[in-house]
Amino acid sequence: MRRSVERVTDQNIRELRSQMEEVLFESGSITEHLRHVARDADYCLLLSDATGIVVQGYADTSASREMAEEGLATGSRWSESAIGTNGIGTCIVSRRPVTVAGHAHYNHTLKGFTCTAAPIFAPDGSVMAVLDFSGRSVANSSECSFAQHIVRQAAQSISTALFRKCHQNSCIVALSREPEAMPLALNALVATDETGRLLGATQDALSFLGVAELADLGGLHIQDLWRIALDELKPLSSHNVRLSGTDGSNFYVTTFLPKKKTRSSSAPSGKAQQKARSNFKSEPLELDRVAGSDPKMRRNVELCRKLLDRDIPLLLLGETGVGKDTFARAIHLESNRSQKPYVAVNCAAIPDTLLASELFGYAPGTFTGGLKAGRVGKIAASNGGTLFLDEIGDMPIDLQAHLLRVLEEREVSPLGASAPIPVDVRIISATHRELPQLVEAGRFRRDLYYRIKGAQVNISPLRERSDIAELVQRVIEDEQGAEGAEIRIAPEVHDLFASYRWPGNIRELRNVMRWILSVHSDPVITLDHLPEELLARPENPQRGRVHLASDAASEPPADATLEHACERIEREKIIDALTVTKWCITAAAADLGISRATLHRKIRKYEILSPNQKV
Ligand SMILES: Nc1ncnc2c1ncn2[C@@H]1O[C@H](COP(=O)(O)OP(=O)(O)OP(=O)(O)O)[C@@H](O)[C@H]1O
Repeated sequence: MRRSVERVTDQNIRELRSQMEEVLFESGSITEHLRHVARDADYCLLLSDATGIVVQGYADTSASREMAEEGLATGSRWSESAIGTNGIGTCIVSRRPVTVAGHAHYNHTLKGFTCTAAPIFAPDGSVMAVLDFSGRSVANSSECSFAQHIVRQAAQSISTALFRKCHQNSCIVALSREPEAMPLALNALVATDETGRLLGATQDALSFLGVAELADLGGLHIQDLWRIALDELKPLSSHNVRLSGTDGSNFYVTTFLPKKKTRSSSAPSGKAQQKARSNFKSEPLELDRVAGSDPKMRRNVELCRKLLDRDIPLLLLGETGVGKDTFARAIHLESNRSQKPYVAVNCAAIPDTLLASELFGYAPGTFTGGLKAGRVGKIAASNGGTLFLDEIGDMPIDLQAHLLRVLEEREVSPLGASAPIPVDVRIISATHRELPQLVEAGRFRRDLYYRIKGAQVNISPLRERSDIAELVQRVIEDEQGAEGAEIRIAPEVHDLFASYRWPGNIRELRNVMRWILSVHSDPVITLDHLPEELLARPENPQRGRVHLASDAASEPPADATLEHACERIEREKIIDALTVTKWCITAAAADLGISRATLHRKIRKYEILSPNQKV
């Protein structure tokens, strides 16, 4: 198979580099060191993003520059889908270090190369970059294993540095099999809050604990793992405390306490630091913080609190990015199951063929190529706690029958197992789809629909929330961390936020704020700081929209019903208030006795145009 290596544009590279500023920053001194090694061996050193595009390539000898010209260079695209089996692309898919030598490359034009690549993990366990050492094909296996060793170590150190930075305000527990002279150099790290609740773990720590993925530790405490409270591990003098695992083997832990939190008054600290957070899930919020002060969301919280410890399945409905997972997590944290696992499964993100084994698990020896010891499914893993089934509308129909049995009989049958396992799980499901329509179309089982919908909670889209300003503030604090400077939002930005449609909801808001904080360091955010797309969107009536107030389409329908009559009167009142106050939103809102956000929503709803928007 011959296909030349694709190259993305310089503009793309710049954008990718700016998105990867944190990895580039953290990997700086390590790649500098590797560069010397690469130069001595006539190798190219490449750093790619999570999709396989090289954002930084080093070729420091004439031999390696030749290879760069053949494709091993900044901007080249090495995803498996683009070029078949290769070092970087295969490493991304397999999530582990790989060497692809000579003819093992799918693309014949690459058969002259040997490429060794290792993944750099984000603190949430996703692959965020790949480090690759590529040279001319060699027969010498010791050269290969040297390259493997050095690339793996480097990628691991960068992942650990990112993890430490992300969890700089948490307790870090370092794990080792032997008492370590330098626990700071360890890569097996677990982060906890001050009560010992697990917040994250590096890939090495997951292997150390024999756990497949971070989600499997969700909701657990240190005490659940080792029957010892964090307080007993806390003092700095407690280096190399010896503990015993459940299998009786000894290991050693050293605990590092977080730095004291301070609030700096200077401009935002390092952009790189803000970027780091962009890849991490934020810490769980309690229900009150999730709901903010929005009245509908507050009513949702009241309802959920009444049902908190009742065995009633909840169905959360809402557009993408409104915070369904965040809400479900908050319910779990407030319930009497909070000490037990919270396990989230996105039914749309897992291929249908894998979803059954993911949910129900499988018995030892069920699949060729499966784990020898079998696999505990997510349902059993959430025993005692909460199982969040996101995008349940996308669950294949045959699995729906299986899930229904779990709900009705409270036991799960792993694939290939002879006996079911009893489970006690609270199910919270979520979807952005219209389940009744799917039921009518025969794509969702009616009986399952009624089973999961013990109570239904509609999570409001962001454009309908009255507390956008509060959310903005929370997101800023989240993104900046404790060290962040005070940031103010100009009133016109609040106005624009209140009138924007936010199709991606809080996720989009978070991305917008992340972008602003990464690119600008001014203490006040004004319209000039906003991304162009936000200002130019047609949904945003503050700019660029050409529309006549007298346009028939914008008129509410005739007063056929009381509701329509009220709407017409409301619209007129608003136009009057805006005219009298010369479109000063604050004054008009005060005159009308409503908040500015509500006024903006109504202006949008009734498509009322300011004088300078009319043609
Ligand atoms: N109340 C909130 N305050 C601050 N950030 C929030 C809040 N709710 C959600 N977020 C943030 O918004 C983003 C999307 O949240 P989440 O994943 O919970 O949404 P979702 O509705 O489950 O999305 P999807 O439908 O795509 O699965 C996350 O980054 C989350 O941290």
